[in-house]
Amino acid sequence: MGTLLIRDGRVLRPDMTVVDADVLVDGSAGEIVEVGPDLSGEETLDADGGLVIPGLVNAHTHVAMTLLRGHADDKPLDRWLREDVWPVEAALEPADIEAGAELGVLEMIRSGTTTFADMYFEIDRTAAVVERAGLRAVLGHGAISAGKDDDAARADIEESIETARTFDGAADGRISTAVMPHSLTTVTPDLLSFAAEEAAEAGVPVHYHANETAAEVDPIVEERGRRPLEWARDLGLCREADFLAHGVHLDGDEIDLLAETGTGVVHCPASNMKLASGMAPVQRLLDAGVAVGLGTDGAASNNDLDLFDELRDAAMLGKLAADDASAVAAPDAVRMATAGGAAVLGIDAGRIEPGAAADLAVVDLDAPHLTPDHDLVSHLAYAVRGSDVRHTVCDGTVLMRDREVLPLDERAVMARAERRARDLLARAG
Ligand SMILES: CSC[C@H]1O[C@@H](n2cnc3c(O)ncnc32)[C@H](O)[C@@H]1O
Ligand SMILES: [Zn+2]
Repeated sequence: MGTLLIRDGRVLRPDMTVVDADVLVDGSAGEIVEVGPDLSGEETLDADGGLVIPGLVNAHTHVAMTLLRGHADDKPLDRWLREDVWPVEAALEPADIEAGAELGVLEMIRSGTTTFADMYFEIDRTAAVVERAGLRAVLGHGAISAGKDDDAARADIEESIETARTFDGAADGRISTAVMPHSLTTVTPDLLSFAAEEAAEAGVPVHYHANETAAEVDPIVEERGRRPLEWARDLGLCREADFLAHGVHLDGDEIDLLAETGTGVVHCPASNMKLASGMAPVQRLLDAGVAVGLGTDGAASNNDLDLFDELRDAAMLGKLAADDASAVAAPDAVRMATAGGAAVLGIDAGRIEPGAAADLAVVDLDAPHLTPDHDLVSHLAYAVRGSDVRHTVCDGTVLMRDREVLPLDERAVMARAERRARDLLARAG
């Protein structure tokens, strides 16, 4: 692979300023080589009238849940999982996961996301999709003890550990992994400790849901006499590079703990609103120096995988949570969707400068809802939609050119997902 020139665009720099420039990419190394005027390269992408931004980072999802989109709406987390989601997931077949992951990956490429972190089942299927679609991903088998006997629960955590060891570095290094116990309340304490020890031994992080709802936090406080994250730290979790999803119900000591331990938080505003889980204290997390990224969560609690929606929701909800219109300002929201998410996942991406991963999206600015162009960072936070993305590039390879997704047959992916989703629901009864 030779060089790729992204030509004649405006470029978002890491300090959130915008400059007229070309971006030159080394396709073999998958790296940005130069940002500046009048560059030349072998293959070109036209960014005229567009804004070149780092590829977005969806730092928490369950990508194959696209098959459950619109199946389970308008319930709080616990009832949503127990009454609607888990009964259907019990009927999932490996080919469903592959079809759902392909659909989700297609949607993410079309909306400028180049990296996602995924907790789900049958990770070999999701890894195969990532391999052929060309994105970057942090993958993990989600393990749950609830509803299982001791042996089955242990085997599930062991599968999570084995999966993390097997797939770390796959797809030419585009896949990294984490051990992923589902949550602090659905996995037994001894297995949470075991997961933490084994992840440290394997050199991978631990990722789990935490402090998502008050109904999940209160019993831990009552039974353990400590806040959930203090208890989690005592179990060996909350180590440097570990990352948790949600962190909605946090007190000041837990925010300090996250900052001190280097534990990242993935904020999922749409999911938190839809399940009425609450409002995460995002500005307080940022002020404390916690690494914060954004996630869509699964498509059944969102209901799409367009990270631009998350960007806008994070900026809006952050103000409501802080009761302060200056909270989670546009540059902070954009940072969370790019460099923040990359930092949470331990990936050297999310910024456009020489040496960084060539993970990029070009946003078409020639649209009524993006006119006038007073402030392009404001547009990214409040006005751009995923459908405004013209090109998507990951690891130096063009995944979408002029809205045509190159590695996937869009019609076939949608038809397969439609069929598998219908059959899945029929099987689940
Ligand atoms: C064990 S694989 C992941 C597991 O998590 C479920 N899930 C989806 N969204 C959420 C959420 O917001 N909180 C907790 N668990 C969630 C998903 O359906 C899988 O069962
Ligand atoms: Zn989740």
